[in-house]
Amino acid sequence: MTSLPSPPDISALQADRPVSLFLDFDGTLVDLAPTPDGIDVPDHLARSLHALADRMEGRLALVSGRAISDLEKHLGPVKLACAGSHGSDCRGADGINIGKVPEGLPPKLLAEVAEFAQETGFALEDKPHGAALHYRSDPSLEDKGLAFAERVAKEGDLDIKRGKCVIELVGRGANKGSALRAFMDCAPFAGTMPVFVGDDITDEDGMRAAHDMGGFGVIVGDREPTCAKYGLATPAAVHHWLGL
Ligand SMILES: O=P(O)(O)OC[C@H]1O[C@H](O[C@H]2O[C@H](CO)[C@@H](O)[C@H](O)[C@H]2O)[C@H](O)[C@@H](O)[C@@H]1O
Repeated sequence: MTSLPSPPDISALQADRPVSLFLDFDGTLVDLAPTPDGIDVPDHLARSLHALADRMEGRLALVSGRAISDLEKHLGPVKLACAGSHGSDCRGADGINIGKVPEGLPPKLLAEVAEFAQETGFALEDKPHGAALHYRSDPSLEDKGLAFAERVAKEGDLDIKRGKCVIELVGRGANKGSALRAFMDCAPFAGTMPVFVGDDITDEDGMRAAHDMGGFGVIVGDREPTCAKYGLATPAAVHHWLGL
């Protein structure tokens, strides 16, 4: 359970200046599950997020490690600002890309990751802009996966993203902080106070960027250390706070 206080109501926060909301997905809007496709997405979630975005006059973005196509597989078509693939694929609510469109990993490298996963027992998540090695079913695999990922990342000039029981290989440079900054340069986000809500280590980049731009982070769950100012215990508490 987080020891940080709960965030004030959005309406109270907006008394001084409009707020922009940046929301992580897994562990923040939906509970974690044993597998990436095993998540239970409430039927109303997409509808509620669009309604909230309307109330925020468009100042709401999903910022996920998942690809946008994967988010839409679970939520249905999304007319919200979105940053997928750990911030490397940013789109406005109109679906138009902000910044460059990311590339996939080279097929030879993907084949090497797939072979490693098969030999060692990791569950491979083949993503459009990366590859994720999941070890939720066997946490003892972590060190082996990290050593492999460090070697491959060096050879392929890639970044490693750590998460809850997952090690991901992705293209260089992007993170959730750079995604937040890219949105904050554009309407309708520019000039507002950014609030980033997330549960995992990759979300700290978003929370730090929000803090540096005059806003703050909200950590979901009890992960430490965190640069968040406020905390909420569970995705259910996030839904309650946001009126989803
Ligand atoms: O940035 P997020 O929206 O939080 O996405 C991060 C990763 O989430 C998914 O993996 C995590 O959630 C799975 C479902 O609950 C869980 O089985 C896994 O152990 C978690 O690491 C997703 O599969 C990844 O692609 C995302 O990068």
